[in-house]
Amino acid sequence: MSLLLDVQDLTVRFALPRAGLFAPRHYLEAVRQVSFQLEAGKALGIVGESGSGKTTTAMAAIRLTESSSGKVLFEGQDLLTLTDEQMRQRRRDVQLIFQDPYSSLNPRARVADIVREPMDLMDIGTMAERQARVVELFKLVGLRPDQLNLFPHQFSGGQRQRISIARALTTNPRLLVCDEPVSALDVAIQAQILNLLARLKSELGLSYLFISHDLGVVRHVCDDVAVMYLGKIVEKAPKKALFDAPQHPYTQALLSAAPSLARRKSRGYVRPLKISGDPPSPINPPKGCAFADRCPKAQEVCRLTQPALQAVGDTDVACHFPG
Ligand SMILES: Nc1ncnc2c1ncn2[C@@H]1O[C@H](COP(=O)(O)OP(=O)(O)OP(=O)(O)O)[C@@H](O)[C@H]1O
Repeated sequence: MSLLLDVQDLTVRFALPRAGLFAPRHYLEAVRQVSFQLEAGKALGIVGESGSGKTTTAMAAIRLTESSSGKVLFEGQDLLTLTDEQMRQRRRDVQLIFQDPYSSLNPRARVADIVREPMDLMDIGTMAERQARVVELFKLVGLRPDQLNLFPHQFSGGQRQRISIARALTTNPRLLVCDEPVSALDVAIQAQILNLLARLKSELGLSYLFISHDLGVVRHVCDDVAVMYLGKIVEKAPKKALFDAPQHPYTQALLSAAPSLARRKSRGYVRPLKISGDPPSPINPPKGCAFADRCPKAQEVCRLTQPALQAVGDTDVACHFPG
């Protein structure tokens, strides 16, 4: 397996508007020293509560959000040091699928033009080649070529997400960033789109950075999972290790909030933890573990010292008392 993406110590700080002309400038740390690796042909799920920094991490990793520090090696080349022109060349290797297929497609354009647009913008192939590719991709994602002259509103939500996927594939990307790609869809349709993404991954050798707040969805598509809390990865593991033996109390709480039937029946099943309260503010993150105030295991050391990621079997976990 070859390494596609190697993100090292990525940090994103947003400058907040000043309260007054002479007021001090405050920063919000949306992503704090995040590191992860993604192998070619694999899918990494990024999960966590709203505001934990999932989207900002993925956007910074493909340089659509400016990062404050860190490295993003894409096939060994640091994206953060590329010139705009070099980055433009790289753009075709990375595409995005968004949550809402209703608003991400231009309502006034025919879907053939919508799907073809990335090739037009990047000047890929002749017009005849682009049109042939659109037909090919339309079939690949399970749509009929006779629908190509319709407008987005003439399709269902699931079909619109198929159109977004076809559009994303036009440039032959190696990495797809999927930001909550099925959250806006009915459950039955969600399964169809997840199956399509899983099939495309194996047929085309695609890699996914897959953002979701829904562990069930991540379980369906991903090989590895990173759990984020207040801008940091608190646990990172192969899917099986994460679901079978979560090490961080936050991951345990997330999983117990939505246990599968098999997990309920398993011998090691413990009563669901309830996560009370809210995460701390990302404007002044706490000195120690950000989860300490909500953690049933927290002790003094947790409030004083930030736990570093440490290996427990196949899992990396940032907790003073893992397991
Ligand atoms: N442009 C911005 N300026 C200031 N703060 C921002 C900006 N974008 C995001 N944030 C803040 O950064 C933090 C992380 O946001 P982000 O959208 O990455 O989280 P998320 O886990 O993807 O959440 P959600 O699931 O709600 O999309 C949040 O506190 C958010 O308010």
